[in-house]
Amino acid sequence: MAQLRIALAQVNPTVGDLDGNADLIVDWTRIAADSGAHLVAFPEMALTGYPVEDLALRPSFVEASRRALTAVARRLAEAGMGDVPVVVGHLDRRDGGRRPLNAAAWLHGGDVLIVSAKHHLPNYGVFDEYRIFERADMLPVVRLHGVDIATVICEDLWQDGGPVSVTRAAGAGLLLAVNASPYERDKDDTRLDLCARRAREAGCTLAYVNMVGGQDELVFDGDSLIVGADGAPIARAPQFLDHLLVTDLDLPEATAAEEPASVEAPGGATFTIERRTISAAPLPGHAPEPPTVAEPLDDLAEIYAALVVGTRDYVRKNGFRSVVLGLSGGIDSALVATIAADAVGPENVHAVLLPSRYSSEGSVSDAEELVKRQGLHSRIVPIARMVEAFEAELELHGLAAENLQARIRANVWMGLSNEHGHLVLTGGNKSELATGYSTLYGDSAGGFAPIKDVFKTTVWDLARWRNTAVTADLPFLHPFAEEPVPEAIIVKEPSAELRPGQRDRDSLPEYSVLDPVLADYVERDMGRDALTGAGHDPELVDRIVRLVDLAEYKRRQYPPGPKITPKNFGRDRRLPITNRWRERGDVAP
Ligand SMILES: Nc1ncnc2c1ncn2[C@@H]1O[C@H](COP(=O)(O)OP(=O)(O)OC[C@H]2O[C@@H]([n+]3cccc(C(=O)O)c3)[C@H](O)[C@@H]2O)[C@@H](O)[C@H]1O
Ligand SMILES: Nc1ncnc2c1ncn2[C@@H]1O[C@H](COP(=O)(O)OP(=O)(O)OP(=O)(O)O)[C@@H](O)[C@H]1O
Ligand SMILES: NC(=O)CC[C@H](N)C(=O)O
Repeated sequence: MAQLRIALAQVNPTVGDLDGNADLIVDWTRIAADSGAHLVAFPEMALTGYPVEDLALRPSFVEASRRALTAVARRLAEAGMGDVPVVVGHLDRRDGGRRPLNAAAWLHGGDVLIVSAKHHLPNYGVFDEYRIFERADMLPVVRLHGVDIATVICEDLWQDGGPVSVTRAAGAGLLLAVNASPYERDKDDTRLDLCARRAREAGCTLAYVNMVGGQDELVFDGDSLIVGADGAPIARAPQFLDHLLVTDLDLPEATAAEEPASVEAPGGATFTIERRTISAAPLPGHAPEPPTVAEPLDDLAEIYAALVVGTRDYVRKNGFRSVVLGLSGGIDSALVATIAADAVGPENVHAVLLPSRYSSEGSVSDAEELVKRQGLHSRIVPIARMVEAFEAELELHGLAAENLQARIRANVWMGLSNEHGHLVLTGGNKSELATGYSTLYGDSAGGFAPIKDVFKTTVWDLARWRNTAVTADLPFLHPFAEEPVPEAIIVKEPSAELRPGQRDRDSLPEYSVLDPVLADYVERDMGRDALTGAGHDPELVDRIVRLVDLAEYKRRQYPPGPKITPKNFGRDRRLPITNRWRERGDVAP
């Protein structure tokens, strides 16, 4: 057995920032080298950021990634770290290849030692990798201090018949997987089970390094981990934090010489096994340190963390320092304000209170109480006179007049955004987006929508959770002196306050009834028969399905926001806007 100290660098790259990401790789390799690591691994496409989407189709970007890779290898050596092998994901191409490769390279001694690429290209949900990448059929096996280490890339763990299935035959003593696996509810448990199963299949220890941070609608939660050959957890990194997971592993020394050269996987693909040996100085004997095993966050904590990290990184990576939002005294904007305060600091959150002639008294006083508790900037801009001035020139009635108020509010926060450079946060939740319960170019306007993938019932749960969260355990939360969301906001009846006495439940079913139907229809794609078969009231199903179907055009125009469910309104769910299909009962299969 050989004892290797492995460092998994759970880092937060930015898509397209090759220089910044290269610095990240050099900086974290320095920390890993200082901690005595024999091998450092970075996530899938850490050098380019992930996902690069159609940037991959631009030859100039592919070439820049290739140049950046060789430059990083050289920089590491020049900085005295050439003897520490580094595994890093990047964008590459094969000579004469039709499309680029989602690749991973071993860097050592100032050079690129070997480049492999992903075999299984995910093409479902938020992923589109068939569109941009070419698949590869090679498993790299690198001998380091006598241990054969195989590397695979993300989806290759999730599908059968890929390089993982030939890892045992290749005689690997460690399987290293580099990943960019976006967060969704409960995925941490799925990944742990998957890694355990694949470690048993490969017959060796498996080290899994994941990305952290937000990229448009995706949030990467880290949660890097190591499991033994029996699938038992050995080490685990905290979720949603930049982290270097350094672990001492006892690994079997290789016995096989150079065989086999290729292996047929179940399912028919043949993988060539490409081997390299790193001649490294004898292992420095350091006393093994106990592994770090972080506790996964509970459900509400991880959802909230995903919303904060997604919002923080969207704001920061797009060059904003501050945000503006309409604060109505309702629960949605209260939760968005709180997420924003956690994400960018209360001193960078600008709340605008925009009472109209129909606003309740609590609308302003509850919003003011939240502003005080959280230390936000705020101003009151009454809209009644603006509405009157508009109506003096253009007479509007009923719904048109109601929506005018929402649109005038949107003009105010877009004006403040233009004037002061704040990003506008939009407050709609998933129940509203599903049913179209928002005004186009009104409350649905803005730049980023932190809770667009959160059902209304979960909005309340999150507000309650945040009020009792122990911020000392969660470093991404702001330490408010008081509960940040006033109880009066949590318990009040939801209302758009666009006409006297308006309540959400005059237009929509109670959220406790609505949300389970929406989850089944939107997230599980159940048709009408399946929905009624699952026990939902047929009349209610018809009403809700109709609302959802008719609101597709609104969702297409909605700002992006962090995905936290298996199916978000965004890249996960792509439906035609122009669409005459309506769910009806008794349709033969
Ligand atoms: N297929 C299509 N493709 C493109 N555009 C399409 C379209 N169908 C309609 N449209 C356009 O959309 C317009 C209708 O949409 P829109 O103007 O939004 O108006 P609409 O959906 O009719 O009304 C907004 C609803 O949301 C409620 N709301 C508003 C604001 C806040 C809240 C809250 O929860 O607090 C609730 C409000 O009470 C009302 O029930 C049409 O006049 C037309 O211009
Ligand atoms: N009086 C107001 N002042 C400032 N912003 C407002 C006002 N009324 C509505 N808005 C904006 O429009 C958005 C939509 O209103 P909506 O009523 O759906 O949300 P909410 O008031 O936050 O929550 P709830 O739906 O629980 O009442 C709000 O989140 C807020 O950004
Ligand atoms: N980058 C990838 O290949 C991600 C796909 C994988 N199924 C995941 O979500 O973890």
